[in-house]
Parts: sequence; C-alpha cells; structure tokens
Amino acid sequence: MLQLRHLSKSYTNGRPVLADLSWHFKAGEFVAIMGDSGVGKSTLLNLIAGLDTPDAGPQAEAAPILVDGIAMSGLDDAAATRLRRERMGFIFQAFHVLPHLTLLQNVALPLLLNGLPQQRASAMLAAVGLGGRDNDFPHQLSGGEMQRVAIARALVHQPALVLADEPTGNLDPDTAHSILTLLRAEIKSTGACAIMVTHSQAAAEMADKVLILTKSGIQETTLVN
Ligand SMILES: Nc1ncnc2c1ncn2[C@@H]1O[C@H](COP(=O)(O)OP(=O)(O)OP(=O)(O)O)[C@@H](O)[C@H]1O
Repeated sequence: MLQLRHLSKSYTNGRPVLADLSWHFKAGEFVAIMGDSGVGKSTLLNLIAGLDTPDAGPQAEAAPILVDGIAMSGLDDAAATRLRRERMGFIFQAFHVLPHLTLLQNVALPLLLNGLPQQRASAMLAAVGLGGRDNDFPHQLSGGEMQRVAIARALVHQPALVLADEPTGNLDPDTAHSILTLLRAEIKSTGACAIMVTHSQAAAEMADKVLILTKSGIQETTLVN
C-alpha cells in the first residue's frame, strides 16, 4: 500500500534526519512507530503525507515514496493535494478541528471536498460516541471528545491510508484506549493502513506491529512489559 524506498531527508543545515529508510506498509495493517525524541518520526509522517519533500539529487532514489504504486515525487502540487484529500486521513495537531464549524460540518469536510454524499458524517460522529451533538461547536468539547471529532473526520471518507501523530497525547488512559479501539475497528473494517507515531507503550500495544525509528534506520520490535 505504502512503500518507502531508500528515503532520506536532511534539512537545509545539511544534518541528515532520515537516512536510507526502506519499508513496506500493507493494507489493513495498524502500525505504530516509536523512537527517541527528535529522531524524525513527525518528519517521516510529513514526508509520507507529501507535506515535506525527501532529499533529491544524483544519489537519491527517484521515487522514494509510493502510495498504491504512485510515486509522490512525480505529482505536481494539485495532484498531491488530490491524492491527500481522496486517499489519506490525518490525525495531526496541525489539522485540528476548525473552531467556527459545527462538529457535523467539521466531520463532513472531507466528504464535501471530495464531492461525496455527506450522510456518513452524522453516522461517523455517532460511531465515535458523539451522536446527537452534530450542531455543537468544538469549544463545547473536552480534549478527548475533540480528538474523537478529529478521528471521525480523518476516517469519514474511508481513506486508504491514515496518518496519526500522537493521537492519544494528553488523553487519559481510558479515553486513549477507547479512541484507539475505534481507530483499529475502522481500519480493520475498511482495509485501510494506519500509521501511528506515539511515545505511549499502551498506544503501541494496540497496533499490529511496532516499528522503532533510530538514527540507523527502522526495524520491527516486540514490546516488553
Ligand atoms: N523544518 C525544519 N527545519 C530544520 N530542522 C527540522 C525541521 N523540522 C524538524 N527538524 C529537525 O529534525 C529532527 C526530527 O524532528 P521530528 O519532529 O521529526 O522528530 P520526532 O521524532 O517526531 O520528535 P518528537 O518525538 O520529539 O516529536 C529534529 O532534530 C528537528 O529539530
């Protein structure tokens, strides 16, 4: 579903953040990515999302990120935006719920942008435990409820790839568990691939597979209690 091939990223100061990463993420898989602070986890998600660009040049792989066989590097801005809008769902702080839209409008946004029927938005709010609150505004919600809206919005258009950056940061353990149970159930029912960056061992335990990102690369690990 998603292939990373010799992916590298350095920032303008020349310091490499990610070097020669290769991995194959499969459809239907819920994968957690862990690793030390500053190792490049968020950078990796941004690259996959097409929000940042991998290193280019004679030594670099020409197509380091393939989504369903499509090279992100071959897409112009409009095509990358379309791919993101149609095929991806984001649970990122930067994509947080919009304060001036109702909960229903927030969740319906990906459907609207993709020209899809909007009925699923209300059902999706109900699925995340916010049934009957369609017309509330984000400021009327707790942090956990807000995160549920973000998840409903990320999943409503049934994306093939869900990218989540610390989706349970700042949530109490019970809320975190119920949110990840929901995320897991959704991706298992749609066959999507979900990639979740987290520092939380409890969150990572909900995934099918845990990868550790280090300076020397990416590898699968088994969590020990
Ligand atoms: N736009 C940027 N310009 C320069 N350096 C950057 C930029 N964005 C990130 N970095 C650097 O890249 C490295 C990786 O950052 P990143 O946010 O991906 O780490 P992380 O693993 O997600 O960390 P954390 O777990 O603390 O969130 C850091 O050293 C950071 O300072």
